[in-house]
Amino acid sequence: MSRAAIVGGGVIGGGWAARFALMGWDVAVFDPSPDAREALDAVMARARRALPGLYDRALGDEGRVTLHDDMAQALQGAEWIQESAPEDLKLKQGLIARIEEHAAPSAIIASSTSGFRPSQLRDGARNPDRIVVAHPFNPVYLLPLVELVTEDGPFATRAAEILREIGMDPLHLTTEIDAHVADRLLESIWREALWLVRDGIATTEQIDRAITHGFGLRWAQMGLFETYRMAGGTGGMTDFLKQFAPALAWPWSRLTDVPEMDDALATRIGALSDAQAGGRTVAELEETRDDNLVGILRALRHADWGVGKHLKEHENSRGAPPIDWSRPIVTADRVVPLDWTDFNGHMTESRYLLAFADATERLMEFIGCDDAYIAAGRSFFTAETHIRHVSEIHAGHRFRIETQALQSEGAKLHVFQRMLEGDRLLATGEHFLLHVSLETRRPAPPTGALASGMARLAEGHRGLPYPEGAGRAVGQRP
Ligand SMILES: NC(=O)C1=CN([C@@H]2O[C@H](COP(=O)(O)OP(=O)(O)OC[C@H]3O[C@@H](n4cnc5c(N)ncnc54)[C@H](O)[C@@H]3O)[C@@H](O)[C@H]2O)C=CC1
Ligand SMILES: C[N+](C)(C)CC(=O)CC(=O)[O-]
Repeated sequence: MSRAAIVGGGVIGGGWAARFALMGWDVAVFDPSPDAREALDAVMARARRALPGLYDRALGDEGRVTLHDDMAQALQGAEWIQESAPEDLKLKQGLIARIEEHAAPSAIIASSTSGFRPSQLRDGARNPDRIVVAHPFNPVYLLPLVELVTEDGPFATRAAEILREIGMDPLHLTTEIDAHVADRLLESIWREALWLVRDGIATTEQIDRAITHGFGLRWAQMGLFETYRMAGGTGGMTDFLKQFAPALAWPWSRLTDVPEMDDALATRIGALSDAQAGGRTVAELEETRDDNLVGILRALRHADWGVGKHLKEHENSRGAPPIDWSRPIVTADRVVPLDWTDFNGHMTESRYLLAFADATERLMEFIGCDDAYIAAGRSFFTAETHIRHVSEIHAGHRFRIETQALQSEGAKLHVFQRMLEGDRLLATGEHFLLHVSLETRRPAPPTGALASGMARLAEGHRGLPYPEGAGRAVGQRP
């Protein structure tokens, strides 16, 4: 079992702990604060609620998370050490010096610092090469981006591998700069926003709306440059620059100045922000944020785009169990995502069809009807579906689908699927699919690998008992 240590278990350290643990790593957290246990448990609970549902496959066993008040004990056996103490250079340098004393020689020492450069953190270090910046984004357990700031070399390669293993997307920067890249961008907009409040031009709510109802939506799926390329019309970036370059000389920004955060400004921002929160606690806001992020990330996953593509690639890199063709095939093993529940607090009706349809697609892939086969002009269309809802399931709960072929011959694929939580039957789905030519949109015989895949499935399932509940219709008399 791989092992990580986290030094400082607050908002960010807790997020790292949760991500490592949910990806199967044992995690030891060192934090001297008496409140550390409560804070860590709260982040773990939030992460357990949100992260597993991003994936269409179960993440597997969670690692063990332990909390320590002795640093040496926490660092024992750790291959990754994430320093996540408050943003104070002297404190971080002192901690890193202590970490170096106890860490295994091959361990990577990463800092979550939002703005310090690796050379500042390495000051006086014995083995500076292994000290890197790994700057994440809050909530660390949901957002994949991490700025990895360090020179090329074996530690950088290993660090990027580990970050990818836990589902992060390392943006490797070999040139160091205060506040790295992403925080530079954030800081510029943050400083501009502070001016707008200070000068009485906009409230905190208005500024946030300017982001969330407009360009914030764009930025989740395409960045600044790709977005502006389209803003240039068919002439692309060249035309965009022609039109908007003169504006750079106009007073459209106050970035060269920084407003002084005096008591009056701090109090005003505090009051506006309180009014904007409308009485919702930070924990309530965090829950809403996580629900929304899961929805957005899953939408991008469905579109196979940007960060959604990254999620899928991470899922695929984790491998899949081998298929036993002599039994009903496990075509889904996953948890109910947050956005699959309804006003009754359980998985909503339409998602059963989605889950069964996804499972059928997995079966199609297993037997040879994969992307390449479909691109060549043949596929399956579903002709009939019957779903029985047997018992309920809630968000975050793990379920699997077992798919049995009742017929797999010629153009006909007739399957019966059982959805289970452990041994408890949740639902059954029966589906009749026809293999078609995508050119004529009419039934056609399967070819090549799919023809043999269907035969293999038919052969494997021939001797299985006819499943209870198959062939049923809605039997209620009018
Ligand atoms: N909060 C944010 O949005 C982000 C913060 N960061 C960076 O992450 C780091 C941590 O920030 P947060 O988690 O927000 O702070 P935080 O205040 O929530 O957590 C810091 C934790 O460090 C602990 N701590 C204090 N002194 C310590 C010591 N000597 N040894 C071990 N633990 C100690 C505290 O008890 C606390 O639990 C900072 O460098 C920050 O710049 C990075 C990305 C985003
Ligand atoms: C405000 N901040 C500098 C701590 C922000 C970050 O470092 C990244 C984030 O999560 O916004």
